[in-house]
Amino acid sequence: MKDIIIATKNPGKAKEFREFFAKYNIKAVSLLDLQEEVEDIEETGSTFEENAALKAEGIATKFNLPVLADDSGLMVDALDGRPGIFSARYAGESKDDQANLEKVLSELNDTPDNERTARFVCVLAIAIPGESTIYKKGYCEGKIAREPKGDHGFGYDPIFIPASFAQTMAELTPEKKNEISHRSNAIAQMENWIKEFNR
Ligand SMILES: O=P(O)(O)OP(=O)(O)OP(=O)(O)OC[C@H]1O[C@@H](n2cnc3c(O)ncnc32)[C@H](O)[C@@H]1O
Ligand SMILES: [Mg+2]
Repeated sequence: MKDIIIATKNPGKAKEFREFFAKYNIKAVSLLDLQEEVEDIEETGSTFEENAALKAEGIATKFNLPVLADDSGLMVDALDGRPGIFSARYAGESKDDQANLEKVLSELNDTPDNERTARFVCVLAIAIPGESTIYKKGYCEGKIAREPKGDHGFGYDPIFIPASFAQTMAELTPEKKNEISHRSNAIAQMENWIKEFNR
């Protein structure tokens, strides 16, 4: 079984990548699984692509190995696309999922149901030492609920109702989320790359 390094410290993402890659018989190793403490990479870019590349290329250079990074977030139409690239720190540096989703809910207090449309975005960057970085982008369309529900998933899942569902993403089973999510969408576009990697 081959290993791939995922340049993330988010345990929710790490779990989803483990599940996706297990199907290809690849072990997804996150920065949380390494013995040594890896310094945080500052996400100073102004797009998901730039931030994903900063993470993937930073870690690929450090280990001289292929590395996959994920930069993702929630874009709410009524908030002009916020929290967007600032999703992880929307309510402050502590990266508190509960505080972040409560901030979105309170900003949408006066927004009627038909104007609560939103989408999750996931950009994957694959950095291979000496090669140019590859990008894949996935979306998941939906709308913002009135209150948080469900305990699966992570981040904004308890307030995000995917299109054609009545429950929030956090009420769906992890298997169901992995069928429809922005992340699975982006990974599906990586299939050819994964097959090459696995050779
Ligand atoms: O940078 P890394 O170490 O990967 O971890 P992070 O949590 O900081 O990740 P991002 O910078 O990409 O920020 C993405 C934020 O968007 C949210 N998010 C991304 N994917 C999500 C998902 O599948 N479900 C719910 N929220 C999600 C979540 O709150 C994340 O903290
Ligand atoms: Mg981050």
